[in-house]
Amino acid sequence: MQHVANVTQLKEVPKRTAISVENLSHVYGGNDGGVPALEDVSINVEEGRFVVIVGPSGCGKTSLLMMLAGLRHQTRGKILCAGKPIAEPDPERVGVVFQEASLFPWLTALDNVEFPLSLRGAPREERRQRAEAMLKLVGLEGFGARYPHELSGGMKQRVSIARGLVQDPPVLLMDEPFAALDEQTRMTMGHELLRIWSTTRKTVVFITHSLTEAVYLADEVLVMSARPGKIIDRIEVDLPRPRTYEMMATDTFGRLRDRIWQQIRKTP
Ligand SMILES: Nc1ncnc2c1ncn2[C@@H]1O[C@H](COP(=O)(O)OP(=O)(O)OP(=O)(O)O)[C@@H](O)[C@H]1O
Repeated sequence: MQHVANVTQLKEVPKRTAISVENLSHVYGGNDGGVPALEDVSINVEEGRFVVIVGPSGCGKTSLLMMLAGLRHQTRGKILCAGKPIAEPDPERVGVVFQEASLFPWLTALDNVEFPLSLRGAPREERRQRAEAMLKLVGLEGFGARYPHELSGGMKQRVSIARGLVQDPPVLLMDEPFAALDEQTRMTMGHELLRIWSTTRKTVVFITHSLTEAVYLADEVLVMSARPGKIIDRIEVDLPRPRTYEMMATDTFGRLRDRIWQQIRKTP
């Protein structure tokens, strides 16, 4: 009986909130006659969740992500990451991966990954070990001495993910990281990202325009309306993990993708 009670208690332990956004609004160029980009956005992301944000072009997805990263200031509202406000970039709390790999062309892959640790003044040996471990994690062991121009688009994005993870932040924000890749590479990278995520158990917030990618990756999809962006739907993706390519052909997958599309096309 005691045993059963303990199991019940364990199940009821609430998950901790990794990111909390409360009534966030943003107007570019000031409140008077400016461009309202976000309106009253509230989000709660539990630790370890993979949350995908979709919405029509220009609805404010990147603006929201930049605010979560502390790279842009909101007009109104509150953002907490692990219970503390985000006011400026903090790569130890939040890693960011952008659409373009934005690697330094004059640095090798290893040096690019090491770069955030150098900024922090970490000892050379620690930097090297950590960066090598990250390159291994993203499947680029043995490529550390290559320069960005010697790498394919998918490999550059892997380096970029390794760099986003090198300080071991609990949260990883990804803004259309695979949009510039061809479809096959994109599918492989999505699968690879899930492998990395299942190893590291980071909280991920991922922006995409691809509804298939959204359903394939997400625990939960947040749908935004046209500008000013609001959250108009939250869709729980209850497909089992690990995800497989075959799931894309199932009715459940199709229904989820269709529901997201119906929400997006409703927005003016
Ligand atoms: N620095 C800025 N100054 C003024 N307006 C801006 C600025 N950055 C973005 N905007 C406007 O804010 C709105 C939201 O832009 P944002 O880039 O966040 O949208 P998005 O959903 O990421 O777009 P996309 O899907 O096309 O990448 C757009 O109308 C855009 O023109």
